[in-house]
Amino acid sequence: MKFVIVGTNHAGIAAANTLLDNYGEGNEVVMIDRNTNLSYLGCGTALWVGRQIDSYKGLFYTKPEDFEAKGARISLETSVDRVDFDKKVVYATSKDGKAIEESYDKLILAEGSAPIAPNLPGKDLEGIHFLKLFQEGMAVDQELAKNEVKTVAVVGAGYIGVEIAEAAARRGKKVLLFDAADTCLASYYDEEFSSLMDKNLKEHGIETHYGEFAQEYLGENGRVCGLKTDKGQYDADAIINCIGFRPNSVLGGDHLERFANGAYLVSRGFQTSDPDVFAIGDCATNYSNALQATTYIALASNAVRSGIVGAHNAAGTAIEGAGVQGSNGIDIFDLKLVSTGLSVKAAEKFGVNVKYVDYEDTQLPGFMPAEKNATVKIRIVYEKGTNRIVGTQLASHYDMHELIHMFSLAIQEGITMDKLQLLDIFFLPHYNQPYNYVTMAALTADKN
Ligand SMILES: Cc1cc2nc3c(=O)[nH]c(=O)nc-3n(C[C@H](O)[C@H](O)[C@H](O)COP(=O)(O)OP(=O)(O)OC[C@H]3O[C@@H](n4cnc5c(N)ncnc54)[C@H](O)[C@@H]3O)c2cc1C
Ligand SMILES: NC(=O)c1ccc[n+]([C@@H]2O[C@H](COP(=O)([O-])OP(=O)(O)OC[C@H]3O[C@@H](n4cnc5c(N)ncnc54)[C@H](O)[C@@H]3O)[C@@H](O)[C@H]2O)c1
Repeated sequence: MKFVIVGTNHAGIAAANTLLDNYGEGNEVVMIDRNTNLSYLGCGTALWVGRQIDSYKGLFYTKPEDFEAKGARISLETSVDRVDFDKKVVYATSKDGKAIEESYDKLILAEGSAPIAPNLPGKDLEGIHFLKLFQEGMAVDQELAKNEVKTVAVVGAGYIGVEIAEAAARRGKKVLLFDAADTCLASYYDEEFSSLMDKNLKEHGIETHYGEFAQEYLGENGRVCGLKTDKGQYDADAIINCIGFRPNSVLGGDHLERFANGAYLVSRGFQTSDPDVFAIGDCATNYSNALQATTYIALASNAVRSGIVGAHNAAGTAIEGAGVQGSNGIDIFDLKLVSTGLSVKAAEKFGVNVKYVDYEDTQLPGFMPAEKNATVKIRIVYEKGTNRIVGTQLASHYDMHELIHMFSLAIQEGITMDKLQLLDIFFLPHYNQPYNYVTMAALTADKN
């Protein structure tokens, strides 16, 4: 069989490796991508722009030769222009303008996502940035290296916006952080948690502007010099837009069924409405175990797993994805927030009837050295009636992030609060308390 993979970043790479490692014998794998590089871990952009790591070099984890060594054909700087789904042919253009045709038996679309670009007056001014590709990270890094860039405006206080705001502050810039919502990280945390991050950002000199909508980029001699919102006008020497991604699901045209936001609608095996076409990563939907419904969550973690599952199914091994919880984490100026599943706000938005329990305690017993100890705040969200756990949020300066994986599994497996309250959690003063905050939250939760 001949497999053609369009898009060779995290999802496409996972699919290619799955095919080459398990079905390489007697099969052909063709990989196409329009970028000049592959496997760039965008999550590292803020780390190297903020000089928390000294180079971006380690942020690429593979290279074209690795796939050629396994027998694949890979073409970078090659853009797929269209797909003829009846003839099962992919049409592309190489970097030197050569027309390329690739027939396929099975097509895997890994077209990813693209930053949402506010179509505002002044959008073509110099000094306005997005943050998706490695090249865009480089451009922001060069911007922050300029002494004349003293004030940076970041539009969007989601994950990328908060991370790049920290990076710019670490580079000594004055940072204005804007968001339409009334807090940062509004899509992932309830107010009681996002407010901790807001306080942390302010304590590190970041000026937050919430409930403000960007209206115009202000410029002078072709270069951005400010931002106008519905609430005011602000000087800024550079602007970084981080207002979310939309699925990049162009090639499916009107042949493939879509989700509400345009992502390719796929089965639990990542098969599209065309049995010979699979879609994985940011261009496709996923299954939410918390919602028990189809959803869209653009994360590298989901991209990789969907690439593995989609490739097995494309090769004829019928397996279902485990579904996702949208587990995610962020670590800003040493404050750690992790979440999985639904916040109370998200549950209400999706019409899931929930209760929640909050608990706060130090990670370690009080007799342990204070510098090793810190308060942890936990919120467990569970469905009214069934007491099925549907979400958890944690915040602390203590590194408790691994705990969220347990809650991710609990949501995936439909674990209820009564199962959690007497769970065997070990006690060792180096790591936790005999009555730790998970047990205490579950014991004190109202389960009626
Ligand atoms: C700054 C930043 C930080 C992030 N941090 C995290 C994090 O900490 N944790 C996390 O889980 N996720 C994080 N993400 C999200 C994560 O990067 C994405 O979810 C992931 O990249 C999705 O992988 P993908 O392969 O589906 O899509 P993409 O990475 O978007 O790759 C799609 C590929 O398809 C190619 N392509 C598209 N159309 C065509 C075409 N017509 N012809 C040829 N090639 C095409 C593109 O060139 C691209 O290489 C971050 C993203 C950014 C931008
Ligand atoms: N640590 C991580 O897991 C991590 C890190 C970075 C990125 N990512 C993922 O990458 C993707 C993109 O991240 P992102 O930060 O761009 O998106 P996001 O959805 O996390 O945040 C976008 C933010 O922009 C705000 N916004 C939207 N329109 C606006 C407007 N017109 N004016 C002002 N604010 C506006 C939203 O309220 C939201 O807070 C997400 O799927 C995210 O989960 C994950």
